[in-house]
Order: sequence, then structure tokens, then C-alpha cells
Amino acid sequence: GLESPWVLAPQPDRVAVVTGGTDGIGYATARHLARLGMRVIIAGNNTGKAQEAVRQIQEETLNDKVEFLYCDLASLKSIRQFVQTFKKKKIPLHVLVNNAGVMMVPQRRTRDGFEEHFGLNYLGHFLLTNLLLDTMKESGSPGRCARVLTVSSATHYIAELDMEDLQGSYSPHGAYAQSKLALVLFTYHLQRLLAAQGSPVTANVVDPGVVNTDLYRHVFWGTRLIKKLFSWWFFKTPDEGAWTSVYAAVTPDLEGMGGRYLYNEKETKSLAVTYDLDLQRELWARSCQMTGITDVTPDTFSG
Ligand SMILES: NC(=O)c1ccc[n+]([C@@H]2O[C@H](COP(=O)([O-])OP(=O)(O)OC[C@H]3O[C@@H](n4cnc5c(N)ncnc54)[C@H](O)[C@@H]3O)[C@@H](O)[C@H]2O)c1
Repeated sequence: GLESPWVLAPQPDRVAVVTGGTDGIGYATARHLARLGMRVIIAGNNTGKAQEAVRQIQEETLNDKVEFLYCDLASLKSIRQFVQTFKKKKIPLHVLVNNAGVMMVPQRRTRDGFEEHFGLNYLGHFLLTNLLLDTMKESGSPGRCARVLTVSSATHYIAELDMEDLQGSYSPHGAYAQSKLALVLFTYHLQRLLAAQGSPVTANVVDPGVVNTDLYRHVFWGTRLIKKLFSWWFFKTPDEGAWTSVYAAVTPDLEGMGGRYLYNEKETKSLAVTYDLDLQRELWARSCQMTGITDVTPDTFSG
């Protein structure tokens, strides 16, 4: 159901973009935000499914300000087009939920030639966020910041980031984990930049826990069987998995706070290496090059 463990204030006049809002955790996140009265834009690459998701959310929440905008995160061009279309609407943006992702897909490349986990999960959101930042800066105010929330995963704890080999040697699990580690480093650097600029925008990272979604479709069949048999016992439902994202999107407890890794609505430490300022900076610089963004990191900004 739509029950949530805390009472959240209605959010009329607030606008959210949720990537991957057609399925799983993203769908549940979009629905929760819609129920709070937000205008919710689902960004995704599955038009048929999205139309159905929009219809269902509108029906259940009685909020008709829910819509779909096409965005294929595996294509830098598509992301740029999405942002252009979004900006033509001339509406603010208060919450960006970087939620879409793929896991353990076979080795393949995005339109732009990046390994898919790295390109879609990480670089796609890197570009999307950077292109939407000006709108978010205009939409936030000192007492009520706009919020960037990025969905990582506990898998990042066992990840390695090889700066010299960001998308070379490949293992399905390693590539997924690396993309989720990169998202944590990205969030911390983004938060430092925003704070240094005095921007009314915060950036946090959320870990949804282990959630029963289709994300597992590429996992070994034996593991999937075990999941099927025991999911009721150790998996969260998508609604439960979305709680940390929804909480981070609206709770007054986190007003003005960024650079946090949130798990079960609480701040938790991420992998030690994610706090390495030089690594954050280097990944940021390379990501700017890969996506054609200007690196605005000040020279004084290092470890
Ligand atoms: N399910 C879990 O146990 C778990 C655990 C930790 C983190 N996560 C993270 O949660 C997020 C949501 O995953 P989920 O479990 O709901 O899985 P899911 O497969 O149900 O949802 C993934 C979403 O991403 C979208 N997507 C995939 N490729 C896309 C593309 N090219 N362009 C745009 N959208 C695209 C899909 O359409 C879908 O809506 C992911 O980032 C995942 O890594 C999930």
C-alpha cells in the first residue's frame, strides 16, 4: 500500500524528476511523491510502460500532475534532448531522483561507446544532473534547498574504481558495483561544489537496501530461484525500498544538509575510499571530459 512510516507534509508546488520511475523502486518513489501533491516527471526509455505507470499513479493518488518524458540514460544525446524539453516547460525543479539503473547486464556498450553500467548508471546521471543544476539552483532557496538524490547500493562497499581502466576489464558484478561506487564519489564532490558556490541545492546518496524488483533479471538462475522462494523474508517491497528516497526528498530533518549516505533513513558511512577528495576530483574531471561538460572545480579544491 501507500503507507509510510513517517508523516510527511504535503508538497504542493514542488516539482520532481524521477529517472526509471516506470518500475520497481522508482515507480514507488514517483507514486509516493505524487501522493504528497508534487508534480512528478517520470524520465525513462520505455514509453509504453511509462504511459501505464502514469495512468496508474494518477488513478491511485488522484494527482493529475504526473507525466512522462522520454530519456534514454544510455544516450548522452537523449539526455540532452530530455533536458531541453524539460526546460521548455519553464517550470522549477526541486527534487531530482537519480534512480534508474541496470545490473549485471551482459557486456555491452551505450550509444556513446561506454560500458553499459558505467555509461548508463553513472555517466548518464552525471550529465543529467549537471545539465539540470542551473534550474535547480534557481528553484531552491536558502531555507528550502532543491535536492539531488542519487540511488547507490550496498554493492559499492565491495567495489573498486580503477581510474586507468574505468571501462576496460569486465565482470558483470564488478561493473555494476563500480558504477554505484562512482555515484557516491560523484555525490560528495557535487555537494562540495554546491556548498562552495553557496547554492541552495543539496546532494545526498541513498541506499535502498535489498528490494524485490526486476533488477535481478540478469542474475544467475539459481540465485533468482532462492530470491523467489525467500523474498518475502529478506527482501523489502518496492514501497519499502523507496522510503529512503522519499524521506530524503522531503523531510525537513535534512534541510540544507548534503553529502550524506542514507540507509534506512539514517546517515551511514560509505566505503572509506569515497571520502578521498582527490579521487572524487579526478573522477569528476574525467566525467566532465567524457560527457562534454565544463569542469568548474576551483583550483583550490583538493584533499
Ligand atoms: N533492487 C535492489 O535490491 C536494489 C539494491 C540497491 C540499489 N538498487 C538501485 O535502485 C535503483 C532502481 O532499481 P530497481 O531495483 O527498482 O530496478 P528496476 O529494474 O525495477 O528499475 C530500474 C529502472 O531503470 C530504468 N532504466 C533502465 N535502463 C534505462 C535507460 N537506458 N534509460 C532510462 N531508464 C532506464 C528501467 O526502465 C526501470 O524503470 C537502481 O539504481 C538500482 O541500482 C536496487
